[in-house]
Amino acid sequence: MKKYQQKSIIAVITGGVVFVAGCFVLLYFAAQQLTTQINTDAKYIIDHLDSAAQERRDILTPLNKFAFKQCDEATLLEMRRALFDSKYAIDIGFFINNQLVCTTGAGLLSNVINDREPDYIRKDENVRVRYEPQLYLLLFTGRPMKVIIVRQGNFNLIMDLRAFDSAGIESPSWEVIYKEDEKLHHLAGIEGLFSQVGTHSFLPYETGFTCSNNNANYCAAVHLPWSKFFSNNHLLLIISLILTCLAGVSSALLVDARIAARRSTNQRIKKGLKKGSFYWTYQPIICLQTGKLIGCEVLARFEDKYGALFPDEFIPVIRKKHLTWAFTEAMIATTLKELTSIEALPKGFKVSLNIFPCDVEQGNVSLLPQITELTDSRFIICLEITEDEYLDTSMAHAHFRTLVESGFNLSLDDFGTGYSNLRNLQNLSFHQLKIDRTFVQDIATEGLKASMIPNIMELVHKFNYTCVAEGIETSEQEAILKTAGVHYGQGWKYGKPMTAATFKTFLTKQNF
Ligand SMILES: Nc1nc2c(ncn2[C@@H]2O[C@H](COP(=O)(O)O[C@H]3[C@@H](O)[C@H](n4cnc5c(=O)[nH]c(N)nc54)O[C@@H]3COP(=O)(O)O)[C@@H](O)[C@H]2O)c(=O)[nH]1
Repeated sequence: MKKYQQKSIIAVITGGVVFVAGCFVLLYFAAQQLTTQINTDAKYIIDHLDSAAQERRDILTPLNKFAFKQCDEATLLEMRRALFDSKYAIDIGFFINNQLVCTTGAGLLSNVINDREPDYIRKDENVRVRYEPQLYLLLFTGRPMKVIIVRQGNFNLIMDLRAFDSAGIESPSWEVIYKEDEKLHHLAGIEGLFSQVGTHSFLPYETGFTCSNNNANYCAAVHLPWSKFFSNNHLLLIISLILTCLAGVSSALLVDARIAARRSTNQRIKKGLKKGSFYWTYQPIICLQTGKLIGCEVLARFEDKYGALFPDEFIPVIRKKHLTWAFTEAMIATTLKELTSIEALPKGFKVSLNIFPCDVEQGNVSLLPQITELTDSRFIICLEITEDEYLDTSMAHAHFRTLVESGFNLSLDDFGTGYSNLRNLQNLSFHQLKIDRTFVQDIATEGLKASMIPNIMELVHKFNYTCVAEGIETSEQEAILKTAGVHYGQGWKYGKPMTAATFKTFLTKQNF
């Protein structure tokens, strides 16, 4: 598969994953919103029910206290008065010996009516409740009404369920029930809905129920279908979907741009090696005991028409793209020419060059003794190699011996970080050990690494090494390292890595 196709697929997959994840998040919030709406609706209905129950108490308890013995004008007047401000009640009936004798709507009845059996009796208040889906009130005999009839003492109350129907809720279906042991008595709404809730008849999140705090036997079940919820909130949904799409598209574009940028960084580095975008800088190394300049470390820099890249960016690419040896050859050619031309640099000045451990493993270092710029140089060439597992082979050890025999100094770089095998100190025929700058930085905080410097120095003395501490920035660090017996120092305290021209000027202020 071609690289640009791979890139597009990764970008499309990322965009797709972000879009799908966004949809899940959207769905999650929609489900939360739906649940909240259902709970709000159920509570609204239960509040209605509680108000209706309170209204029944407010009307019938005082009426019963009158203890009327017959239905006359005074009885009817009190009944009508009680009904006047009601919200749910539409009619009150008066019973004598369990027979309805008069109602607020029809007045005194010519024929008394026997009371019917209730659906259930609320034992706590001795209230008898009956649901009537089609009651023909005495006042409106031609018009069936859906009502609840509640009997308390000698009075009953007809409560119109239309007050519930016009409830200000979003859920289109709901039911109010009274639970009596295992039996459910329908009171209002859609009959049977309550028993369906909790079965698999509905989609997740679209049903819910709540019970009254005043009487836990009164409960309301609510069903708000997703379709209705989405149609109620379609504008919000469309905006959220558009935003999710945008997030998907922008992450795809971002990934595409990142891949392109990374690829172009690789290409810049590859081209830069041929076109001379790399240049080398020189950082002074001084003798801690005398303060004199004894050498420098060669450090690479990169700059092309797109700007600079840092070693942390280009060194891994050089390694990954197997350009290490070409890079090292370019470094040697340029730096030896630059340094040799600086007359102020004396014979025996130590030039430290960084060598990639993989070039030791692959045997490229065996070519170094054939490079005349190195072997004929008036400088001591010190090869800095990071301690690495590549160095732990008999082949690597053989290469090191050859390099030493050819007159190179070897320095173990970044000592104390990453791979460490103390056996190497004895076997590697190295001259120098370089304490990593993290150990030096630790001095200020008196950290664990700083406390290990004396132990490192013990090893240095035991194996007859010289020692360089890198990353010295302060006089305090310098003093402690000097006391610990560290031979050489490198760091911003003495000078940052500088170009050949700046280094030349720097040298005019130094004594060797
Ligand atoms: N094989 C090669 N490796 C190279 C070459 N050029 C650089 N490198 C390696 O890249 C790593 C990062 O190098 P750089 O960003 O240049 O950092 C070096 C110094 O600038 C930095 N330094 C020196 N003094 C101080 C200081 O006082 N404070 C501070 N915060 N930083 C300081 O330390 C780095 C020294 O690196 P080293 O001694 O090699 O460990 C780095 O690993 C380089 O090796 C190259 O041409 N070839």
